[in-house]
Amino acid sequence: MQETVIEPTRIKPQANAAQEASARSQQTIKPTTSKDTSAMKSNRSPSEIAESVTKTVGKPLADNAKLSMRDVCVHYDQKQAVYDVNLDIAENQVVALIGPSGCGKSTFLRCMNRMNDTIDICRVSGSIQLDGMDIYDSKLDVVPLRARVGMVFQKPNPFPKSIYDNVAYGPRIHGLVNRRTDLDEIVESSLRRAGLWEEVKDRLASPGTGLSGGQQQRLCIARTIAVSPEVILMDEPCSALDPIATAKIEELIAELSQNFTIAIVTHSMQQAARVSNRTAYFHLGRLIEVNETEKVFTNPDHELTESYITGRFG
Ligand SMILES: Nc1ncnc2c1ncn2[C@@H]1O[C@H](COP(=O)(O)OP(=O)(O)OP(=O)(O)O)[C@@H](O)[C@H]1O
Repeated sequence: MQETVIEPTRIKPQANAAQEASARSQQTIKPTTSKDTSAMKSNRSPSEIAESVTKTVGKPLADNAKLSMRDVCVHYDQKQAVYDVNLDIAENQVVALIGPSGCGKSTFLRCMNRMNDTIDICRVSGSIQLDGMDIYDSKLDVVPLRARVGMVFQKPNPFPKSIYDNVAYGPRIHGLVNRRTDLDEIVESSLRRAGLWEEVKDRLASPGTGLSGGQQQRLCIARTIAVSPEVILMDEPCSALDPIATAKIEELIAELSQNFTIAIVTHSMQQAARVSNRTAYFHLGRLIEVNETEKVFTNPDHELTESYITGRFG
């Protein structure tokens, strides 16, 4: 019988986020378990167990929720991909969404800034509030919403423009600046916050697509933060990157979490453990468990979570 030990998970950065993140990036998960779930206590299959979860078992954080989601269901045509998910994300918190492939993590993430609107067959129901505002209100303009809730995708996707223009794009289209000097300032500060300034300051006119994969992803993060979002959604932001570029993005997430609320989808449990305060485990479209990251990885409440983090399936 094994024992679950996952070495120290993310503690909210207080003093030096970069140092802490760097220390965390050295940490590893040691998946072992003290609970016997090998026979799935109830003798039911994982899918039967997941289907029996009708409501989230997580604790709401209604007092300071930045994003508050209630009874969220998502269908693609007739097929349901997300079932009655309830989740609160507190301000300046990093929440990791984990779970086996196809369990609805990305679909749920995309609900948070209405990116699913771009998929014709996709229907979202339930309630999603940003600071108490219903983001699915039919009168709401999604363009400013997506500035408030920015998104970084799996594959870096810089525009076919210069490094400068990639970052300046958002402030320009949202009319955030009138003077070139103000725009220069935003471009520089965004690139600095994305940890890219020193590497690109002498070639701002070069194409963004000419950067390495890791640099391109940091450029995309700079582009996202240039419009001063409140929430950043990250959909497997490191899956196309090598370990060094991944470590840089993880350090960046720790820095960014001091000013932004972050939801990140990741397939890497080590990454979830390193970067997040809370972890939400999804299975077959259901949110099975959401809790402090350390608890999820050391003493999960649900047998499905434990089976997943100890590698029994996934
Ligand atoms: N555009 C789409 N059209 C139809 N079905 C979709 C679409 N996108 C996702 N789905 C389906 O919705 C379900 C959830 O998919 P989703 O991509 O959200 O899961 P995921 O947990 O993010 O998976 P992965 O970890 O593999 O990225 C899957 O069954 C998937 O096939």
